[in-house]
Amino acid sequence: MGIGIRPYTHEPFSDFGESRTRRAFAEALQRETARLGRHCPLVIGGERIDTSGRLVSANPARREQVVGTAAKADAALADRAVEAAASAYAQWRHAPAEQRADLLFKAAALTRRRRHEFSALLVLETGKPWREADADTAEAIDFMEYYGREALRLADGAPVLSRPGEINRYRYLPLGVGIVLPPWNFAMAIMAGMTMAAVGAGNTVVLKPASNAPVIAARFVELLEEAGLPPGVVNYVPGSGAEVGDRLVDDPRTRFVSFTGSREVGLRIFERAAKVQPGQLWLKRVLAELGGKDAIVVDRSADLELAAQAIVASAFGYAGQKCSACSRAIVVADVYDEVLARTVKLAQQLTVGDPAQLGCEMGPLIDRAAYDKVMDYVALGHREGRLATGGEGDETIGWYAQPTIFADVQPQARLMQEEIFGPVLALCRAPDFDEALAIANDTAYGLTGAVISRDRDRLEQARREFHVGNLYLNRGCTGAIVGYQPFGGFNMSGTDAKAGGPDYLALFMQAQCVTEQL
Ligand SMILES: NC(=O)c1ccc[n+]([C@@H]2O[C@H](COP(=O)([O-])OP(=O)(O)OC[C@H]3O[C@@H](n4cnc5c(N)ncnc54)[C@H](O)[C@@H]3O)[C@@H](O)[C@H]2O)c1
Ligand SMILES: N[C@@H](CCC=O)C(=O)O
Repeated sequence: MGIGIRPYTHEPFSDFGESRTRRAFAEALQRETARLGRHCPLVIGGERIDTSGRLVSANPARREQVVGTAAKADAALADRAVEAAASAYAQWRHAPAEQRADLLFKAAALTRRRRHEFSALLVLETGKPWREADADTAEAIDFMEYYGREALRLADGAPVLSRPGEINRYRYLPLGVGIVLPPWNFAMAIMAGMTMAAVGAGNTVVLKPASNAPVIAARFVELLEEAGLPPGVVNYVPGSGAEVGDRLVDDPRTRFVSFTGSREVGLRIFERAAKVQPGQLWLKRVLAELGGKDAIVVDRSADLELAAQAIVASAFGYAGQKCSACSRAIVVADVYDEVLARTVKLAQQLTVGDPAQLGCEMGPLIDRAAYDKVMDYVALGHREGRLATGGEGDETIGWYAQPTIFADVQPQARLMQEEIFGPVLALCRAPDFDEALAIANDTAYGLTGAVISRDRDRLEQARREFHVGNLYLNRGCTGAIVGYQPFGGFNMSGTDAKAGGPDYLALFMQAQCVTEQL
């Protein structure tokens, strides 16, 4: 570790119990509201470029309110962005680890200083309640602090053996030009984390932000410039997935693609990137972190109130719009009715409304497509289960859906198999704990899962048999913290890159072994 760099610890969350913090956040919201409607041009090679096409980013809580617009790139501008990234790579690849790490630390410090500004923008652009928005910004800071330290740790390579008469050295080199494709649901944390991991490892990137959250990404690129980012190292190119996304992924100059998003788009990218294009010199590396169908399993020995709290927080936090969200609760028969009753009671106590209000515990869905999808699953739920609470939507002002629970859903029902990405929870009765674990494992995904039990044998069995990338015992299944719970899933949940963990940065590097004969 470099001199003067203190060990990593995660960023504390803001305490909204303090009146000063509440006031500061409310003022930040007012300032961001006054800035609504701003336009974000592309940033290619440090140059601002406007286009005639527009992405309109609307507040999901007030569908008529335009948060901002972003210029929309076309194929020619996508090509130009890759060119700019390739040109910047000629220098950035040689930037010493200290320089790269310093950029990340500086960007983290600037984000910390402007923390409520970014969180307020997240409230407006992505409909996050205060606490969730604050955690999103804190996680972005964490990613930069953590990856900066990782860049320094990997700077000296790794030890290898040398026999008499030879010296072996093993070091990590960057990959080249990468395409960064983040989702909208952690529009600050995941966008910044994916971008800065790639950059911290010595690569240059084209960042195509999610079309629902281009404004926060533009603000972050401005902050990077303030932190000293050289032109062309991060190129900001909003645009359509089908046109610009495919073009960037297919470009033979692309060395890697870092994608976080849906299984459908991830598989498309995985397949396209596997095709070697004319003139391409390498096999592209793809990091694809995809969806989940995450379950909380409740054992008969469980603290039932803890179980209900964990289920409700994990199912309805950010309206279920987390890859880690609990969308299945699998409860052993002995305690099923009690867990259902407690879970319904807690869900009915949630305050649903405009996330700009401090008291809001659950805000809207991100857009019309998400709203329609959730309402379709609610209709399906009536056929596949018994409605226990919720089930109504209201799209008059924003894209609101009630916290919804369907009871008595069968393991093979679509409600138990497909990612909904909304506040819809399926409860399933299992005859015993063995069967509950088998049901939990029986989907195409394997991202997060939790077990609530007081029985040590059951917890140990879950460690052995619950096949998920992030397993939680006696707590909910959301809320991984950078550096503490490296995050990523198995099976169709993706390539298990483990963001925020000790193996992540090396995925943006290639290892070289140099042997000198003496
Ligand atoms: N595993 C994880 O760590 C993780 C984290 C957050 C979200 N997710 C998943 O993300 C999904 C929600 O996010 P989303 O709706 O933004 O996902 P999405 O797949 O629709 O989009 C993800 C990104 O890919 C871009 N894109 C779309 N089509 C493309 C194409 N053809 N080529 C290249 N890029 C393209 C989008 O613009 C966006 O930036 C959920 O499935 C959720 O589970 C996973
Ligand atoms: N890392 C987040 C989920 C990210 C996906 O949406 C969590 O642990 O809840």
